[in-house]
Amino acid sequence: MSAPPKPIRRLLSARLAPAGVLSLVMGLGIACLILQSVVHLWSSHEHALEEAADSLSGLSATLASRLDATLRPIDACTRSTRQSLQGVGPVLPRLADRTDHSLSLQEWARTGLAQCVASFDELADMMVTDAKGEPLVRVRGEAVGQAVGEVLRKLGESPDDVLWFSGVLMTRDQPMLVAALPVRAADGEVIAQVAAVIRLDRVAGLFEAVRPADGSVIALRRSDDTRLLVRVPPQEGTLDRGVAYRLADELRAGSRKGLLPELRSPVDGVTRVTAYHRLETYPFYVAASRSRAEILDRWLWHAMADSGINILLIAMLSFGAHALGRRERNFRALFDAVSDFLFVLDDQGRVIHFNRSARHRLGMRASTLLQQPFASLLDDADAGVLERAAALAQDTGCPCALKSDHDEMLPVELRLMAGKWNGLPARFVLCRDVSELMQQQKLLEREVERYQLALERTRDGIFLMRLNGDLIEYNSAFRDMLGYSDEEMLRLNVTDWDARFPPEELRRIVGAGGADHLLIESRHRRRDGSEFDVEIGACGVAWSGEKFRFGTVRDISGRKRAEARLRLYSEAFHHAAEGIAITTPDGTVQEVNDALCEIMGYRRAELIGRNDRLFSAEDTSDARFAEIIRTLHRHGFWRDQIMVRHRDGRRYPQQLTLSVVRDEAGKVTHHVALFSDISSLKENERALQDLANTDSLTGLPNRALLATRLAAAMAEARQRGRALALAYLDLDGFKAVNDRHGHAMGDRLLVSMASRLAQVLRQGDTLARLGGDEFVILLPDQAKQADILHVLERVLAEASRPFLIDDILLQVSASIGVSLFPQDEVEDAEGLLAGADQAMYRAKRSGKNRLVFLDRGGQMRDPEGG
Ligand SMILES: Nc1nc2c(ncn2[C@@H]2O[C@H](COP(=O)(O)OP(=O)(O)OP(=O)(O)O)[C@@H](O)[C@H]2O)c(=O)[nH]1
Repeated sequence: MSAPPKPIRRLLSARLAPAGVLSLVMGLGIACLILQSVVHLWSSHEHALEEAADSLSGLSATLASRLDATLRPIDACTRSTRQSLQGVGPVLPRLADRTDHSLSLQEWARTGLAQCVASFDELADMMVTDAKGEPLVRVRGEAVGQAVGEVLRKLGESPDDVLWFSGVLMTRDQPMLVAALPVRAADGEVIAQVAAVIRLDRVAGLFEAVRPADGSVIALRRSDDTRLLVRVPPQEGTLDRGVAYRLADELRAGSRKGLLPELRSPVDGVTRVTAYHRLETYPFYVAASRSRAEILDRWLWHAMADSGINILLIAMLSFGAHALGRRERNFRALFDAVSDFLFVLDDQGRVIHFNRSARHRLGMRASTLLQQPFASLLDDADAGVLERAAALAQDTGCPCALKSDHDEMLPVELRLMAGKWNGLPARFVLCRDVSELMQQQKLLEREVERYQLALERTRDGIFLMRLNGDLIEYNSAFRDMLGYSDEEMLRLNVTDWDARFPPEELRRIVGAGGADHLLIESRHRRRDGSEFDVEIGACGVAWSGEKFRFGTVRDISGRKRAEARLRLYSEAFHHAAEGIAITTPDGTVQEVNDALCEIMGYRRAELIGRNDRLFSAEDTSDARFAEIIRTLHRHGFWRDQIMVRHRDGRRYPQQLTLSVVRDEAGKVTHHVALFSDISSLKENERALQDLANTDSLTGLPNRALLATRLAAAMAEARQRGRALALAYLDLDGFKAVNDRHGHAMGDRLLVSMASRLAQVLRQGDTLARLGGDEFVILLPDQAKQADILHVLERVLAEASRPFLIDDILLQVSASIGVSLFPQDEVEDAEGLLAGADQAMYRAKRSGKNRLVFLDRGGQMRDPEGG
C-alpha cells in the first residue's frame, strides 16, 4: 500500500487545531449549502417551466376536447339536416317559392334547424341556402343570414362531404364561424347548403372562463392556415389572420399536440411556453401559452424566498467560519510573529508544532522536524537543558545552543512552559536567539578592554572624583604621577595633591560640576612633597543620577622647561652680538636677529623672505654654493670667513658658521647662519703677522718673512728658469756709533739706513733686517750679473753716505756678500743665505765696504779685486 501523497501527510502531521477543523467543516457546510441552493434553484427553475408546460398542455387538451365535443353535435345536426334535405332533394329548389307546399317545407326545415339552434348555445343561427349561397331557410336574423350567404356564395362547391368552415365573420360586431355542408342531388350535384353559424364569442367566453389568471394566452386557430379564430385575451387586428411560426411547421408535419418551451409570438413578440392540441375531427387547434418571463418571475420570486433562508444560513456560517478562521489566523499570526523560536512538544518531548521564526532562522522544514525529539536539535552537552529549564522560573532563561540545518550551533536562551495543545498536555519551548547579543557583548568587552588599555597606556593621568574632591577612579599614570599606592589613592582628596590653589578655591572649581570643559594649569604635589607642573582638562559628568568631575592630568614640567629654554633661546637669539639668520634649506630667510640687521644695514622685514646669498659680498658660484651645502649637510656645520656686503656697499669680513636643524626623521628643516664680526680679529691677526714678519725697529721684513719670500722666489726661479741674487749686508763701524752716541742713536741710524737702502731697490726686491746691523737684500728675477752689481754698488754707495741725525754726522759703510741662485751646491734658502753670509765675511776680511760674490760654482769673487 502506497503512502498518502506528501501534502496530505503534511496536513495529517500538522494536526489541525479544533478551530481549524471547525473552520473546515463550516467551509464544507457552506459549500454544500451553496451547491444545494444552486441545484434547488435550477430544479425549481426547470420545475416551474415544466409545471407551466404541463398546465398549458392540459389546458390545451381540455379545450381542444371541449371544442371537439361542441362541434361534433353541431356537425351531427348539420348532417342530419342535410340528410333530411337530401330526402326532399328534387323539391329543394322550390323552397324559395311562396307556395303552400314550399311553405310547409320551409317550416319543416326551419323547425329542424331551430331545434338545433336551440340545443346549442354556441349556435347563432342555422340556415339552408341554395347552391349559390342564397338563403332558402333560416332560423334567425336577416343580417346574419345575409352575411353567411355572402360567405357561402364565395365558397362555391364544397369538394367533399365534410363540414366546411369559413373564416371569422363579423356580424353585429360579433365574431362568427360558419360551418357548412353541401346538399347533393342523387347525381351528386350540389343543390343546396346547410350552414351553421357558430358564435365564437361563446368559445372566447369558454376560454376566458378556464384561462388561469396568470397572464396566459389561449388561442384557437385553424390548423391548415393558422388563421386566428379566438384569442383570449383578445388583441386587435389579429383575428382571421395567419402567422408563420414554428408551431405551424410542426402542424404541417402532422403533429397533433406538442410543447414549445420557447416560442416567440409573431403577434406580440413575447416569448412564451406554448402547448398546442389539435382538435380530433376538425381543422382547428388550441394553443395555450404563458410568458416565460412571467413564469420565471414567479419562479424567481419563489426562488428568492426559498434561497433567502439558505443565504442567511450561508451568511451565518460564513461569518462563523470567518470568525473562527480569523481567530485561527490571529493565533497563527501571533504564533508566527514571535521573533523567538517557539516549539510545542508533546508529552514524549517530540516537536508537534513550531513557529515561522524557528523555520526561517534554523532553516528547519516541517517534514524533517515534526515528530522528531526536541533533543535532536540540541548538542550533546545540552542534553539535559529541558530538565534544567523546568527547574527554573519561567522568566529565567537557560543557555544552550540549537542546531541549524547547516549543523551550525545557534546560542539561545531557553524557557519552558507547560500547557495544553489540542486538548493534550504539551510543553512550550521558547528559545531566544542570543547570538547577536553575545556578539555585541563580546564587542562591548573588547571595547571596554580597549578603553582600559588606552586608559592604562596613556601617559596622561585620568581621574574621576566626586564634587567634594574625593577621588574614586584613576588610572595607573595618575597614581604613578603622584607616587601613592592604590590603597592610599582612594583616600585622597583633590586638596591633598593640588599645590597651586587654596582648598576653598579648589572646592569651588571642582564643586561647580557643570558640563563645561575646563582647561587650567596647576601644580601637583607628589607623595614625597615634590611638585610638578600639570595641565588639567576636566568636565562634569552625570552617572546614575550623581554628578562627578572627570579629568585628565598631563605632566607639563618638561614643556615648561622647554618653554623656558625657548624663551632663553629667543632672548639669546634676539640679543646675541653675532648676527643670526634662520633659513629654509633652499636659503630663504625666515628669521634674523637684530645683530644681523645691524651687520647688513637692513631692517628685519627687508631680510625676511630674501635668499641668504644676499649676505655674501663674494660671487659665490652655484657649484661652490652646492659644495658648501653638501659639506653642511654631511657634517652638520660649515664654517669659513666670508666677506659680507653692507647695504651701503662696504665689504668686511665675517666668520660665517652654518649649521643645520633636522626634524625627528633626520630631514634638514632649517639652516642657521651665525655671522661673527672678525674685523678687529683680522686687524689683530694682521698686526701679529706684521709683528712676526717685520723688524720692529725699521719696519723691514725680518728673518722669517725673508725666509718665506726667499723660498718663494727660489721656487719661482726654479720654475721659470730664472736667476736671483741674495746680498748679505753687514754695516761696518756701527758698534762705534753705539758706543759713541748711544744705543738710541744707533737705532736711528739703522732706521735711516733702512729707509735709504729701500729707496735704491725696485718694487719686488726685498730688504730685510736680520738683526743688529745685518740686512739682506733679495733681488729676484735677475738675468744679468751686471745688473746685480749695479744695484749693489749703489747700495754700497748709499750705505757709506753720511747721515745727519740731530746735527750729528754719522757715517758707516757696508760689507756685502752676494750669493746667486741657482748654484750647483745650494738647494735651499738656508744654504743660499749661508753662502751670502760667508761672502759677506769675506768682504769684511777683504777690507770692508765692498762686495764679494759667491758665484755659481761656489767661488768667492771680489768684483773690484777682479
Ligand atoms: N744701537 C743698536 N745697536 C745694536 C743693535 N743690535 C746690536 N747692536 C750693536 O751693534 C754692534 C755690532 O757689532 P759689530 O758689527 O761687531 O760692530 P762693527 O763696529 O760694525 O764691527 P764690524 O762689523 O766688524 O765692522 C754691537 O755693539 C751691538 O751691541 C741694535 O738694535 N741697536
